[in-house]
Amino acid sequence: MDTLVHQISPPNFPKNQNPQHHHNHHHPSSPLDQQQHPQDQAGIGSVSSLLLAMNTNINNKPNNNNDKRYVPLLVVNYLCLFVGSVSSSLLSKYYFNHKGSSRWVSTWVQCAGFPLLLIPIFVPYHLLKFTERKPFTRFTPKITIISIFIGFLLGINNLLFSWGNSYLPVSTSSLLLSSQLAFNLILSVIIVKQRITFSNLNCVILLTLSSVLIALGSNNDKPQGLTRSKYFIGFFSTIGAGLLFALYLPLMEKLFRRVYCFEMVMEMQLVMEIAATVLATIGMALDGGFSEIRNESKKVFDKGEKVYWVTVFSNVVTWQLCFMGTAGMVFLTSSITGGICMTALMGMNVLGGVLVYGDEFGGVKAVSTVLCVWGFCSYVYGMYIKMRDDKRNNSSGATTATTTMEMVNNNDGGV
Ligand SMILES: Nc1nc2[nH]cnc2c(=O)[nH]1
Repeated sequence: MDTLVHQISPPNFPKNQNPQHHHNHHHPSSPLDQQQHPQDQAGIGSVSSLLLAMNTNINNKPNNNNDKRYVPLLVVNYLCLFVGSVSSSLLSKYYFNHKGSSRWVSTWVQCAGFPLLLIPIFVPYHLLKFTERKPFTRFTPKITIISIFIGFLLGINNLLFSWGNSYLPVSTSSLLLSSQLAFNLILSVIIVKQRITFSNLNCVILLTLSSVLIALGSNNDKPQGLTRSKYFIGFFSTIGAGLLFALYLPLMEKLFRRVYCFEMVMEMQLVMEIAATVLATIGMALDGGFSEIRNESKKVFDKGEKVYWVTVFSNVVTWQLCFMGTAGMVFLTSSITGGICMTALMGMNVLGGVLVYGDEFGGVKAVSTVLCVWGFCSYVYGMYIKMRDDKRNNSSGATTATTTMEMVNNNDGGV
């Protein structure tokens, strides 16, 4: 434990610790060894260890200030994910409803908002003085290269996702994407040794059933000019996007084990989104995407050019909130919890469509919403129960790191 804490203690978490001291003890690759740590055999995930470390200052003394930052960060992150997911879904729908149809716009808006990440990177240090760590401290070339690689994966995912959505009826693409969470669980088991528990399996099954129902109840209209070959392109693009996204989350979890503070997660996110934007921009330039956008804004979009650009730029912001929230959730909890939180918002997106666009709310959508709420609430309840039990068990033992430790032990929702 002592070594582990020294390896991954976040110098910016406790304000009262000495970052210099920390530097001397850091071994960038060592967090990856956490899987062999005895804590894991005891069923405590390595993200747990990370958060345990967050809760313990450099002298390995309890530091109650640390968990004070964990919960607000988790809440703010989830709010970003919530607002980002619901509003990006509504704005994308607005774009398509008013004759927007460019695949390149849909791809580009998902990543081009990367400059917004400069806010969580620079504001805590320069304006709020929350942290003594200068942005990009110990951002090694290896971390940069891995982030660029994951960013390219994300860029390809965005492209496949937009390709699939543009070729297939909404019902078919949603149906195919409903497999994403199950893939996420399987790949988390393989890549980060996530334990399958009753709680996370139950939640994945319920949320998958819920998204299958959403898909069955959604629009079956074929996009114009859908030929057999386009159908197959759309089909395999969507399956590929689902698989890539399911791979992206545990890969990020693995990468984040090299990370000792939230700001660093945002820095990696910035590098990833820049890489994804470079990819999207090159593709766009080669495929005539820029003239397509100009044409669409002037002649095709039926609300006029001004509204077009407002829609596109608002969508850029909301997608960034969504991906930033997802990355933050993966760091603060685990990839499967991040995936669950993201998928559970699909129910919210359906309700958003009903409230904002007056979509009908039939029996299928009602059952789907119930399954979604049930799955998500039982997962959160599972985390709560385990947290309570652990608190009881621990109360006679260690005096350090109580609150965070319990949350941490439960980040996989195991019951
Ligand atoms: N594959 C995939 N890509 C996305 N991009 C934004 N949301 C998603 C999603 O749910 N799946």
